[in-house]
Amino acid sequence: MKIDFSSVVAELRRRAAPFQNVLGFTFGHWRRQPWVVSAVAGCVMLSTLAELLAPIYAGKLVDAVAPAGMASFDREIALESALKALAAMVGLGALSVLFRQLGFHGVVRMTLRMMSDAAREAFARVQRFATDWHANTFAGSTVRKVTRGMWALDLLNDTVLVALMPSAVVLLGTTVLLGQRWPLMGAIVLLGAVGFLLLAALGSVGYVGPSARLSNLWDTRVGGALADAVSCNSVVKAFGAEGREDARFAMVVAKWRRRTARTWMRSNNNGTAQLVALLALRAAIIGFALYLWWDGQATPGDLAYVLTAYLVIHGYLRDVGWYIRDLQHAVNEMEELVAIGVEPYGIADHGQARPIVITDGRIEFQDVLFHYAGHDKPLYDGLNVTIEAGEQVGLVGLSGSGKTTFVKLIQRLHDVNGGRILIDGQDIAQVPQSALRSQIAIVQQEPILFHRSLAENIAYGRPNATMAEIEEAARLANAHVFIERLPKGYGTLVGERGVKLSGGERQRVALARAFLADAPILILDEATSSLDSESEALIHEATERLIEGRTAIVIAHRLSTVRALKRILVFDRGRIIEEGDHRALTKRPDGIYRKLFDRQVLGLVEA
Ligand SMILES: Nc1ncnc2c1ncn2[C@@H]1O[C@H](COP(=O)(O)OP(=O)(O)OP(=O)(O)O)[C@@H](O)[C@H]1O
Repeated sequence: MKIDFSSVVAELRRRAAPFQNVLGFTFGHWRRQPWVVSAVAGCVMLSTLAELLAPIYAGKLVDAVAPAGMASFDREIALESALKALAAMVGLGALSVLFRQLGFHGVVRMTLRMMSDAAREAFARVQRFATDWHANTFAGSTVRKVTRGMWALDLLNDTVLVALMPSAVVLLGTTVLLGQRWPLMGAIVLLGAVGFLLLAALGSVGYVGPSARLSNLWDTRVGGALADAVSCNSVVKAFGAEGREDARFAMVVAKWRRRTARTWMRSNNNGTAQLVALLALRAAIIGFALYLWWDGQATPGDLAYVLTAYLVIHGYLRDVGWYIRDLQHAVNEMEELVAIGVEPYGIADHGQARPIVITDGRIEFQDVLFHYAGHDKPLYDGLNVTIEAGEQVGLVGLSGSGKTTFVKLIQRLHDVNGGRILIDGQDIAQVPQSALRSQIAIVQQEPILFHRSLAENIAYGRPNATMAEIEEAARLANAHVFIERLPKGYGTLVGERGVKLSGGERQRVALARAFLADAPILILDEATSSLDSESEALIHEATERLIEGRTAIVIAHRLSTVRALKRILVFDRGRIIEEGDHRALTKRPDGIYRKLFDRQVLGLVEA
C-alpha cells in the first residue's frame, strides 16, 4: 500500500490548527506582561535545575560509603564526603522549593490577569457582534464558551509554565549529564524521550483532540439548551410542557454523553500507550546501565546515579504525558473562546469613521437594496424615501412586509447591500455604530429591562441623570404613579428582562427611558399584545407627548395609533405602496390601508 505522505501531513496540520490558534492567543496574552512571564519562567527553570543536580550528589554519596572493609580513619573521611553530598542534596532541594514558591506566586498573578482580560475582551466582542450573530447564537452557549475558556486558560498556563517547561529542562539536562559520561546512554535517553513525546503529542492532537472538540461542542449545546428552556420557562409552564422539555434536554445530554464517553476512552487509550512506551524505555536504560557495570565502565555509585536519574526521567516523562493531555484538554476548552476573538463583528465600523452629529433628524433612503441572507429575493430593491426633520411618520402593513427591518436599517443593525441611508446628510455606513444608536431612542415592541432598579433602567440612555430628571421622565411617560406605589419605588428590581412588571408597565418604563434619552430621532414599535383600555390610553397619551417636536417613526399594529399622523407609509413585501394621511388612505377603496382599516373596524364591532 502506498502512503500519500503529503495528505497525511496536510491532515495533521489541519488537526494541529486549533493548537496553533490557541497557543497564539495565549502567547499574545503573555506578551502583555513580559516581566512577570520571564520571572516565572526563570524561577521555574532554577527550581528544576536544582532538582536536576540532586542525583549527582546521590551518586557521590553512594560512592563515598560503598567500599567495604574501610579502616576507621577512612570511614571518617568517607562519612565527611557523604555528609557533604547530603548537605548539597538538601541545599539543592531547599533552593528548588524556594524558586518553585516564587514561580507559583508569579503564576497566580499573571494567570488571574490573563483570565480577566480574556473574559472582558470576549464580553466586549460579544456585545458588539451584529444582531444576526445574536439571533443565531444561544445566550447560554455563549456564557458557557466564555466561562469554560477562561478556566481553561488557567489550566493551560499551569501546564505550559509549571509543568511542561521544567519537564523539558529535566529531560534535556539529564540527557546531557548522562551523555557526557556515557554518550550511548545519552543517545538512548534522548531517543526514548523524543519518541515518547512524539507519541504523546500525536496521540493528543490526532487521536483525542478531534473527539474532544466534538464533545465540547455538545457541552456548549447542553448550556444552550438549558438556557433556552429556562429563559422560556413561562411558555413551558403555560403549555404544561415540562415533560416534553425534560425529554428534549435528555436527548441533548445523551448525545453529549456518547461524545464525551468516546473522548474519555480515547484519552485512556492514549495514557495506556504512553505507559507501555515508558516501560520499554525503562528496560532499555536500566539494561544498558547493567551492561556498563558488567563491562567495568560504571561503579555501583554510577549505577545509583543512573537509577536515580532514570526515576526522575520516568516521573517527568509520565507527567509530561499527562501534561500534554491537559494541554490538549485546555486547548479544546479554549477553542471557542479564541474563535470569539477572531470572528468578524458582522457590522464593522469604518476605519476613519467620524462621529455623527444629528441635529435635525432628516432621514433619507437612497435607492436602498437590502437582502436577508438565506432569502431568495431582496426585501428592499431600490427603496427611496425621505423623512423630513421633525416629521412623524407611521409605518403600516401586513406582518412580514418590512416595517421592522426599515427601522433596523436606520439603526444600522444590518448593513445595506446597495444604496445609502443618510441622516442629516451623513451616510450612516461611515459613522461609528454606537454614536449613531446613542442618538436614536427606541421603544421596542416588547421592551426588555435589565434586572436592575427602575431608576437605573430609566436612566439607561443617560446614566448621569439626576433623580429629579428620572422622576420627571417617568411622570411624562405616565409611569411615576405606578412606580411610587411599588414597595421600593424607583429602587425596585424588575426581574430578569423585566418579568416582574406588567406589559403596560414595561412599556411605560421604556417610554420614560426614551423621554430621558431625549434623542432627536425616535422609533416606536407598538406592542402587538393587547393592553387594557386604561393602560392603552396612558401609553397613547405619553407617546403623543414623546413624539412632539422630534423625527418619529411609529410602527403601528393598531391603526388608531397612527390616525392622527400626517404621513403614513404602507408597506407591502418590502415596497411602500401607499402613502398619505389616514383620511386620504381610507378613501382608496382597493388600498391595503383601507382593507386593514375595515378589518380592524369589523373586529371592533364584532367584539
Ligand atoms: N434576522 C432576520 N433574518 C432573516 N430574515 C428576516 C430577519 N428578520 C426579518 N426577516 C424577514 O424579513 C421580512 C420582513 O420582516 P420584518 O420584521 O421587517 O416585517 P414586519 O413588517 O416588521 O413584520 P411584523 O409586523 O410581523 O413585525 C420577513 O419575511 C421576515 O421573515
